[in-house]
Formats: sequence, structure tokens, C-alpha cells
Amino acid sequence: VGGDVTATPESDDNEYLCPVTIGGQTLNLDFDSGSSDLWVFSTSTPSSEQQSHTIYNPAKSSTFKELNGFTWQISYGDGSGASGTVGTDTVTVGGLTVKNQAVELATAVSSEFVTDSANNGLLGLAWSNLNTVEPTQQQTFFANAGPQLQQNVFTADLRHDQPGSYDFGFIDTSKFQGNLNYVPVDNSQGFWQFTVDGYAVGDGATGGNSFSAIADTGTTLLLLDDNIVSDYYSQISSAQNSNSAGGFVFDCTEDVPDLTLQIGDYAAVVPGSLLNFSQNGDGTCFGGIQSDGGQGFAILGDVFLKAQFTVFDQGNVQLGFAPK
Ligand SMILES: O=C(Cc1ccccc1)Nn1cnc2ccccc21
Repeated sequence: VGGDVTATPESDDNEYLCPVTIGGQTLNLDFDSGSSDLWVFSTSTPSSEQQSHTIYNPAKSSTFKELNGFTWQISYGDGSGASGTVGTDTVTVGGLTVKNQAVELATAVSSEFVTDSANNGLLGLAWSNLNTVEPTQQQTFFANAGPQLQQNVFTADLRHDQPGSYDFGFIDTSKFQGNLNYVPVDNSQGFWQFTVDGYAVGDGATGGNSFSAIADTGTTLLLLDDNIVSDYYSQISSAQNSNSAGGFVFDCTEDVPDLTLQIGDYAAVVPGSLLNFSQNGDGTCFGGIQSDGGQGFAILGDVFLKAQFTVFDQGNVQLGFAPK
């Protein structure tokens, strides 16, 4: 048994939304390998915060069960967050069904979520030890689905300005070139965390120290250590770190170099075209590479994942990468 679901980018590839059916009601959720809560806008969300969101109404689901007294509260690295109550229901993603899945109902959401009307909640795909439900931590959709999957994996094929896909339970070899390159994962902090062994800017030599990184579909950009960020932008003559833009910008006319991340024997190339992320409207463009804020590990978000077919292997606790 498996599932295949379309991942549709919002404008500027800011996030990727996938249809999820909960108790017969379908909402578009942000699949997030950087967190482990499945939460939705619901009838419990204040009407002033519901705005034009699609909401889940547990009262209309014949399979919803309240988990009395259970609560959740999550905050994300970008400062956004949400909190609420918990129940269980039948959740289906791309034909794959999990019964009695913990579904977290938002009773409060931060402004970033209120204004993002296409996003009706998140489906966490990190490891369950990151789930925030109290008093009893809950399992993710992927953890619950594991036993029924032919292969205990999900794959991400995210694309620039066009629909991509997530597959659960199988690896579609038509979606990548060559062989998959696997790297061991340290899931002790709940992330899909692994070691990058070096990097290269443009056609320069591969160097630098090895560093820790997480594969995070819930992050838009490629967030790296400040030293690597400075080294990269030293190759773009008009680049500057703009407070008003919130990061490094450069003239849109510039030729933007590739970035290669050496992962074991695999050279993961992120083409310059993906690293010229968006236009600021004043002739400058915003870079796809930005600072990780000094938090000690790099965050390989959608900018990186658009360039690689990625296998999140729960069974063998490893990640696989291949060019597309
Ligand atoms: O929060 C982040 C990125 C981030 C920024 C700064 C420091 C650390 C991490 N990603 N993310 C991952 N899942 C998310 C869900 C909502 C919002 C942002 C989300």
C-alpha cells in the first residue's frame, strides 16, 4: 500500500501545499519534514483568525474522537506558532489511509498563518519525538503509516513554479537520474539530520569543514553558516546584506553561481537559477542562500530540495539523494 500526492507551490515557491482528507473533509496542508505535529484550522479557531481558510469541522466527521484534556503548542524557528486541542480521525493522503491519527485543532494561530490563506495547517514529517502534544506525545502520520507501507519511506520531488509530489511507501525511479546516494541520519533531535562534508561555490574547489544539516521541506530557503554565506556572496559583486530586504540581495542582472554540497561521495548541485530566489521589485533580487542565524546546523529547505529527489527512509534511518 502506498500514496502519491501532488505538492503545489504557493507564489514564489514559498511553501508547497498538498490535499489531505480528514474525516471526509479535504484541506490543503503544508507538509513539513522539520516538525512533527499535524494541525489544522478548525471550528475551534477564532472566527477572526479563520478568515478565508478552509476549516475542519470535527462535528461533521463520524470518525472524530476527542482526546479529552490533551493540548499542543508549537513554535517554529521563524517565530510563527500555533496551539490548541487534540482528537483523532481517519486521515488519507494520496490514497494512503491512517485510522486514529492524532489531529490537532488550532485554538490560536500566529499572524503568519492567519494571512497565509492557502495554508490550512501543517502535516509534520519529522520524527515523532518532536511532537508537542501533552500529556501523551503522538505519532506522525508517516510513523503510523509505516507498518502498512511496502517500503518504509516517503520521497519528495519539489519543483520550481510547478507541481511536484510526495510519495509514501515506494520509490518512483522515473523521478530521478542515476542512483540514489544514501547518508546516515541522526534522529536524536527529531530532525532528518545528517553531515555535509564540504561545499563549493560555482566551479571552485570543494573545501570547508564538515557541518550538520537538516532536510526541511517546511523551510523555504537554504539556510547556511554565516561563513559559507559570506564566501558564496563574495562571488557576486553587487551582493549586499540588506536589513530592509531581510537578507542578502544582488542585482537581478547578475550571473548567480551554483552551490555544491558534498554529501559523502555525492556532489549535490543547487543551480544558480534556484539561488536567484525572487525579485524585490527595485531591480535587486533576493538570494536563495541566507544565514541560518547561528543555530549550529544548516537548514536545507525547499531551495535545496527542488534540485534533488530526496528519499526520507524511516526504516533504515537514512536519507537518499539523486539529481533530477
Ligand atoms: O522555522 C523554520 C526555518 C527556521 C528559521 C530560522 C531558524 C530556524 C528555522 N522552518 N520551518 C519549518 N517548519 C515550519 C513551519 C512553519 C514555519 C516555519 C517552519
